[in-house]
Amino acid sequence: MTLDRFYPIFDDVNWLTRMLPLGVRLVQLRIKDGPDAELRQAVEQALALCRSHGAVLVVNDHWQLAIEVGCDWVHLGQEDLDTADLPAIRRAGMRLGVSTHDHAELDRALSLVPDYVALGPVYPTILKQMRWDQQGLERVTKWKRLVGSIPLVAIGGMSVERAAGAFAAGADIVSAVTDITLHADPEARVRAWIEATR
Ligand SMILES: Cc1ncc(COP(=O)(O)OP(=O)(O)O)c(N)n1
Ligand SMILES: Cc1nc(C(=O)O)sc1CCOP(=O)(O)O
Ligand SMILES: [Mg+2]
Repeated sequence: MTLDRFYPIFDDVNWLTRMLPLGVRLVQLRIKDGPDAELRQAVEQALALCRSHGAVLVVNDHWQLAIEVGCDWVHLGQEDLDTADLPAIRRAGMRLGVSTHDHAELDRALSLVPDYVALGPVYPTILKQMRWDQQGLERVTKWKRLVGSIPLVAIGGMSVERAAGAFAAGADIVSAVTDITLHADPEARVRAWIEATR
């Protein structure tokens, strides 16, 4: 399966309702907290929306819920990996994306034979506090050499304007949050992303 090169991340299903009709084909639902029932409802709605638009849904963190709901993809960071039941994820037939920020994390990720590897933050991000400085485009190139044919996702401070540089450096996919969600016209921004990445 070839993943789309544009990979937006949203924290609410309403964003998916707005953006999927524009042609988004790969999207992550990243809800960091909230009541279990609301979370389940959000994942169920997101999956139904993505399937009706022919898009791939990646569920962040909540691997158990993703299995229960019948999702196809989950994204896990290094701390998530400490507690995730990877055999159960694989038995469920789910695909796995893994975050990496340094060589030790990349070695661990590669040992799991992930379906994509994410590297970040390529540029400074305002979404969350991180203990890593910006990785830079040279690091993207280094990562691509190390991951080989596994799709490489560039994340962190990415924008429409920065996407071409990340692709040229070796990223296969570019992921973004605030470049869209904080934009004055998020729909126009997503259209610009799609134009820049297809
Ligand atoms: C595509 C992508 N890359 C990285 C992350 C970050 O995952 P993680 O390190 O587990 O942090 P949280 O997003 O869970 O706060 C991601 N979600 N997606
Ligand atoms: C969720 C996330 N993970 C990162 C990592 O480096 O693992 S950077 C990041 C935030 C991305 O948001 P924005 O596009 O607004 O910078
Ligand atoms: Mg996580």
